[in-house]
Amino acid sequence: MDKAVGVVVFPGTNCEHDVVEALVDLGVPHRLIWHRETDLMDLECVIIPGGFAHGDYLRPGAIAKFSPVMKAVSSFATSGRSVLGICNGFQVLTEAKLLEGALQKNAGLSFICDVVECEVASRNSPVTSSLELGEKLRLPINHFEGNYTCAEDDLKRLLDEDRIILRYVDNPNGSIGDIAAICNKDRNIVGMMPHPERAMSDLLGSSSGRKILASLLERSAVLS
Ligand SMILES: NC(=O)CC[C@H](N)C(=O)O
Repeated sequence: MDKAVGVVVFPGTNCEHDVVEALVDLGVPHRLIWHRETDLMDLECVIIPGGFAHGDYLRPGAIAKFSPVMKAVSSFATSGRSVLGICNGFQVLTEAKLLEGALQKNAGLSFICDVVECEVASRNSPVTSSLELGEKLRLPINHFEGNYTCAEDDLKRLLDEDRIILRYVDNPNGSIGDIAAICNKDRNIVGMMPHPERAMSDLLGSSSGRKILASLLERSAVLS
């Protein structure tokens, strides 16, 4: 299959079909990747969707980081191709140390299921390169552990290197610096708590997520 996007599935992942629906909507070929797979090199882009990988046991992503696919995700990213972790995918990427920081329990200790406003804090990422700086986005969130935190020097580095990609306008979960999405130093690994795949159409509340995914897929040359 040509230029496909991989969607990683761990036991307990539950948003893979939302991502697949979004990719189908965008007309992009995809392949589901079981967490035991170790070769992703036929793909152009990898998405780690939301859910509860390995039941979130110990803490979200703590077991998923040992799944065989994660070594492959790391090599895939080293090859320069893009990786997007959405919600639980972001949690997995921080646990795997592919992104710094951690997602801790929401301030207020409740599960939040809502649509929130975010703004583009940097255009220098695969998911925001076709958006405007400061552009407001309406995106669904759906998490208990979405409160991003990191060491002070990591936060300084994120700021200095322009690696904060999205910020919450009205911080719903206590995330440091209102952070909703970050990228790595090479700018090809992105973690975001909001769910772009659930914001694909104005008719269903918002099409902000469509812009994010379209930007990612254009960058990965699977969408022109
Ligand atoms: N939507 C998701 O990916 C959810 C969940 C996540 N594991 C949490 O509750 O923090």
